[in-house]
Amino acid sequence: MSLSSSAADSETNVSGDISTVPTTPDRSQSGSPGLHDSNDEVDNSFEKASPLKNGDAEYRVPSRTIRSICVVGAGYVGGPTAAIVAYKNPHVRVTVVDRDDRRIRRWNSRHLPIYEPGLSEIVRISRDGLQGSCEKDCVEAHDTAELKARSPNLFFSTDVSQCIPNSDAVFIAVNTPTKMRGTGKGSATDMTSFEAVAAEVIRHAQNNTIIVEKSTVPCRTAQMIQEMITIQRPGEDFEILSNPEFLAAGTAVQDLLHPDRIIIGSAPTPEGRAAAESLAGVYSSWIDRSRILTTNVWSSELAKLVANSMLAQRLSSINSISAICEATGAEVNEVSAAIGMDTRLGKSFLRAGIGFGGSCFKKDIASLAYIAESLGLDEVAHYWRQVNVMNEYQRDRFAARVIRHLNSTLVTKKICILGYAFKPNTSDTREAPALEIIKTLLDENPHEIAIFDPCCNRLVIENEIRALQPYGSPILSDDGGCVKVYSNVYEACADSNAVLIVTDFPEFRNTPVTVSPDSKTQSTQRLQEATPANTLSPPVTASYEPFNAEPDCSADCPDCQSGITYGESNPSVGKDVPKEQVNWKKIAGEMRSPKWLFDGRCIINIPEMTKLGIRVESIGSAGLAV
Ligand SMILES: NC(=O)C1=CN([C@@H]2O[C@H](COP(=O)(O)OP(=O)(O)OC[C@H]3O[C@@H](n4cnc5c(N)ncnc54)[C@H](O)[C@@H]3O)[C@@H](O)[C@H]2O)C=CC1
Ligand SMILES: O=C(O)[C@H]1O[C@H](OP(=O)(O)OP(=O)(O)OC[C@H]2O[C@@H](n3ccc(=O)[nH]c3=O)[C@H](O)[C@@H]2O)[C@H](O)[C@@H](O)[C@@H]1O
Repeated sequence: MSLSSSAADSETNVSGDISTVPTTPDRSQSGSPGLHDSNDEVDNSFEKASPLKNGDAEYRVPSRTIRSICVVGAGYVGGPTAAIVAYKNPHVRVTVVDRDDRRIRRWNSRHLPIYEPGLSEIVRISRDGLQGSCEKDCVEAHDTAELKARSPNLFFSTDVSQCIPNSDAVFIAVNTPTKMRGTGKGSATDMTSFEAVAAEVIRHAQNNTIIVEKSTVPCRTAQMIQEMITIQRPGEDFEILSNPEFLAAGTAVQDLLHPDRIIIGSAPTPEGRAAAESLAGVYSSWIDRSRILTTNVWSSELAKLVANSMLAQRLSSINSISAICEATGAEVNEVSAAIGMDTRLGKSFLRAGIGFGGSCFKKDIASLAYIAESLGLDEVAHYWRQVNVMNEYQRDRFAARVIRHLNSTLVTKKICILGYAFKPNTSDTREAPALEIIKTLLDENPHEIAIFDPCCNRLVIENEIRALQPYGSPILSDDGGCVKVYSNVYEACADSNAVLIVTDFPEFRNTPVTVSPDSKTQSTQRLQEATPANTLSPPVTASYEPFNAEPDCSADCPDCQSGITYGESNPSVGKDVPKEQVNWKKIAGEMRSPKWLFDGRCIINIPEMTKLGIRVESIGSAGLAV
C-alpha cells in the first residue's frame, strides 16, 4: 500500500483492529520547518522499508507485546502517564527515569513532585503494590478490577542508561521549551533535551526497541531521530512513533483514564504499523480501540501543535471580544453563553479572562508559527503569532486597569493577589499570568503585594518571586521587600485596597457554581470526577488498609518543610476536607475603603459583591467609569 491510501484505509479504525494506513494523503508530510529548508527535497528515508503496495496485504509484520517501558522525563507528562500505564497494565514494568535526582526522590516518596487530583493513590498502587484486594466498597466499579493484590510495577530511577536497554519501548517525555537564544530565538523549539535523550536511547537501546515521541515536538522530528539512528546504528531496526499527550494540568488523571483520543503516528511500513499496533496494545487495556487513531507520523506530530494552538486561539478570540464588551456594555459571559449554545461552536474554552498561562500554549503557538515561517508561509506565521500577542495584550490591559482605578499610584497601597498557579487545581506555576502582573505592579512601588494560592506550595512561590531579576532585591517581605505570600486568605486580604482574582479557583466565587458558559465542559466534569474521593477512595472500613507503607520523604522535601501536605491537608484541595467558599463578607469587613475587586476570571457575581460595599471591575464587563 502506498502513501496515497484509499478513503477506507484512511478512516479511524473502529473495528477493534488498529488501522494500518496513515490517514494523510501523499506528500502531506512535505518539509519540516525546523529540520529542513522549505526548498529542500522531501526526504523520505524515514520510511526505510518500502511501503506496502495495494494488494500486498499479505506482507505483514506481527506486532510484539510490550512488557517493559522506559519513560524518560519524570515531569508533568512523564510521571502521570507512566503511573496510569502501569496502573492499567500490572503485567508491564514501567520505569520512569530522569536526570533530576531530587525529582526522582520525590516520586519515590510520600510527597510527589507534582500535585494532580487522584494521582498519589494511583502511584501508590503501582509503585508500592497492594497487599490485598480492595473490592467495590473502596473504589468505583470501573476500577475494581485493577485493585487486586499486586506487586509493584512502577519504578522511578536516575539510571537512564541502565533502564533503556531493558525496555521494549522508550517514551521520550522531556521538556521542549522555546529556544531562548540563537537561530529561531523566541519561537523555535529548543530540542536540546529531546535530542540528548534520543542520542542516549540510540546509544543504549537494544535493536528493535520502539522509540515513542511523547514530548510535543516540531513536525518531522521523527526524521531527525531516524537520521541519528542511520549514522549511529546503521542496519539496525528501530521504529519511531509519535504519540503526543493531550492531558491538561489539574485533570491529568481523568484525562489519561478517559482520553478523547490516543494518536499514534508511525512510518507507513509494515514494521511501522506493527510498532503502532504494539503501542496500541498498551493503551487498549483501558481505552476503547475506536479512540485510538493511527496516522502518519508527521500528521501526529503536527496535530498536537495544532490542537494546542486552536484551543489558545479560541481563548484569544473571546478575550479580544471581552475588550469590546468593556467598551460597549455587553457582558462577555453572556456573549460566551450565547455563542456556546451553537453546537457548531460548542461551550468549551470560551471563558474570558486575563489570558492563558501554562507551559505549553505559548510555546506551541510559537513553534507552529516558526514552522510556517520556515516554510515561507509568512502570513500563516503572522496569523498564529497574533494569538500570543492578544494574550499578552489581555493580561497587560488588566494590570493597567487595576493601576488606573487606583488613581495610578500604588505607593501606599496593599494589593492582594488571589491565585498564583496558571489554573485551578494544579500547583503548576509555569507561565502563570500572576507573575507578570506582579512584575507590573512592582513597578508602581506598592506598599504590599499579598499572594494567596490554595494549591501552590508557599516556598515554591517565594522562590519564584525571589528570582525576579530586573527588580533587584529585596522583593520578598522576609528579605525586607513588599511581596508576602500568605497561607490564609483572610490574612492576605486584610487591610488591602484591592483584591485581584487571578486564578479561577471555585472557592473564590461569591456565589455557588451554577451555570457558567462552559460549566459542563469535560474538563469541569473531569475535575469533579478527579477528586481523590471519586477516583480511589480509601477503604470504608477504617481497619482495612490494602496499601503498602509509603516511602518517607527526603530532608529537602518542600511539602514537609512548609508543614502542609498539598493536595491532602490543604483546605482547598483536601483529600478529606471539603472545599470552603471564601467568606467575602468577612473580607469586605477587613478591606480598606474604597474597596476594589478586580475579577480577572469573570467568576464574581457583581451585584452580590456590590452589596458588600466592594467595587468590582471584571474582565468583559463595563465596570465603573474612571
Ligand atoms: N505539562 C503538560 O501539561 C503537558 C506537556 N506536554 C509536553 O510534554 C513534554 C514534557 O512536558 P512536562 O512534563 O511538562 O515537562 P517537565 O519539565 O515537567 O519534565 C521534563 C523532565 O525531563 C527531564 N529531562 C530533561 N532532559 C533530560 C535528560 N537529558 N535526561 C533525563 N531527563 C531529562 C527533566 O529533568 C524534567 O524532569 C513537553 O514536550 C510538553 O510540551 C504535553 C501535554 C501536556
Ligand atoms: O500540551 C499541553 O500542555 C496541554 O495544554 C492544555 O492544557 P493546560 O495548559 O494544562 O490547561 P488548560 O485547561 O488548557 O488551560 C490553559 C490556560 O487557559 C486558561 N483558560 C482555559 C479555558 C477557558 O475557557 N479560559 C481560559 O482562560 C486557563 O486558565 C489556563 O491558564 C491543553 O488543554 C491540553 O490538552 C494540552 O495537553
